[in-house]
Amino acid sequence: MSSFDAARLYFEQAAEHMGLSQNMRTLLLTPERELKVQVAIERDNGEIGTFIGYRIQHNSARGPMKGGLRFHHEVNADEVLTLASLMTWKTALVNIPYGGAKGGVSVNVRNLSPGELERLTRKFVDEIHDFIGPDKDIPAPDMGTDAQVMAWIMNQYSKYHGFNPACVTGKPLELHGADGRTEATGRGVGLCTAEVLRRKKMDIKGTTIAIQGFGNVGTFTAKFLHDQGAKIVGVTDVSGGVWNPEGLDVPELIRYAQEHRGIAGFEGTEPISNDDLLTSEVDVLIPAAVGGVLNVENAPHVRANIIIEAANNPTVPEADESFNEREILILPDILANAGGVIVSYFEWVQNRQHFRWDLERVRKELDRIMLESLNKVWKIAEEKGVSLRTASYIIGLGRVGRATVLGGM
Ligand SMILES: NC(=O)C1=CN([C@@H]2O[C@H](COP(=O)(O)OP(=O)(O)OC[C@H]3O[C@@H](n4cnc5c(N)ncnc54)[C@H](OP(=O)(O)O)[C@@H]3O)[C@@H](O)[C@H]2O)C=CC1
Ligand SMILES: O=C(O)CCC(=O)C(=O)O
Repeated sequence: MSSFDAARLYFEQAAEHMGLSQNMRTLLLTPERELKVQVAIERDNGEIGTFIGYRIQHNSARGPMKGGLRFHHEVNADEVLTLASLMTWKTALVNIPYGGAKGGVSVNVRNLSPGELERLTRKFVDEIHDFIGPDKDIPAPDMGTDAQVMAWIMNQYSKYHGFNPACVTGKPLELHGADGRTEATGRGVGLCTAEVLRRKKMDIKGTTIAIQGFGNVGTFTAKFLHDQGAKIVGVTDVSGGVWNPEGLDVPELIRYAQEHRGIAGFEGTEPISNDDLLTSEVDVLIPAAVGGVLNVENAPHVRANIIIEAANNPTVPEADESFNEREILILPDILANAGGVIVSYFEWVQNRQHFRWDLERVRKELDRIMLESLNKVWKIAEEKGVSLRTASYIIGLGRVGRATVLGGM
């Protein structure tokens, strides 16, 4: 089953509850535009490097399309379409005035020098600049991209269309970025985790947590939850991970990871593989890396009572079904990781108003939207007797569907 077919099942579960017509389902599932471009650069050794880039614009019924840009060797059209559709439901669920899009280049960034990475980014913008922009489609960071990459995007876009920082979000603070964007996704994940624990009457102090992925989202999630008194007992990155049943010293681990470009060998820990982390005995499991990691094989062995989907699309439908049957609570990606796009929205607003917010205001507004969204999802799930994922889709689909009908063709 393709990744989009799998994501489509989640869509269909909600559409069924809503009694959505077949024609409306087809319209909402069909992407508006799919770009596939050649991204050719000169390598440092003088050779040619040819890569494939994608930008898939899924739906603009509620506003300009919004979504991250992923640089990863597993990027392909099917995955980008899946992620673009998730952005449509996510922006609608948290009620920010956007549609959904996603982009990516199929490349292993670890094999690129900083100069090659910059040339690749600029070349990608050369290929797609006419299709993006502050009122069309606004890229942002995702796996393998960061504030520096967003700065190059803004600079390259400006060469064609004039200075306009609102054309991309997740930029460095010195270049019209927003205070709090870098931490935003992890903060939102942490906030949701704390709220779910509160609702489940579990004390966050001493709650054991395992996190897969220690990049932008994983580190800020770990930091937020560690600061609240949770015990982060295991984390992994692509090459494996570290485990300490007494709880990891997260600030030290972050410093270590920056210095060593990875977490392996962190003092006072046992090594743990990605597979073992996912089935470890913890209260809360937080996938914060690639998609599809919770699957038919490992789902029966997952021992956590709560799964918070920081990554996009980490759970395949069969695993989701098995978790629901076993009453394992899953907070879905389109809610749990929405903090990033919410603060991207604040950045875009600030860029358009030429008025900077301070960190306190960003955090306050982010926390408010995350908690209000979670509350609404929880209420719908209870009222309709559906999972938190289906409730999230019901809200997201409902908003996009109504905007489509009101706006007309
Ligand atoms: N950045 C954002 O604002 C948002 C991100 N997300 C989602 O969160 C997830 C993580 O994104 P982000 O933190 O930005 O990405 P980063 O590139 O910053 O970090 C990714 C992390 O995942 C690890 N990783 C990569 N491949 C694998 C693998 N096959 N198995 C286990 N670990 C792996 C990486 O390890 P290593 O460093 O060793 O390569 C790294 O620790 C993605 O699913 C993304 O779509 C969702 C919303 C917003
Ligand atoms: O910040 C954004 O605009 C998009 C973030 C993103 O790609 C995501 O939420 O998956």
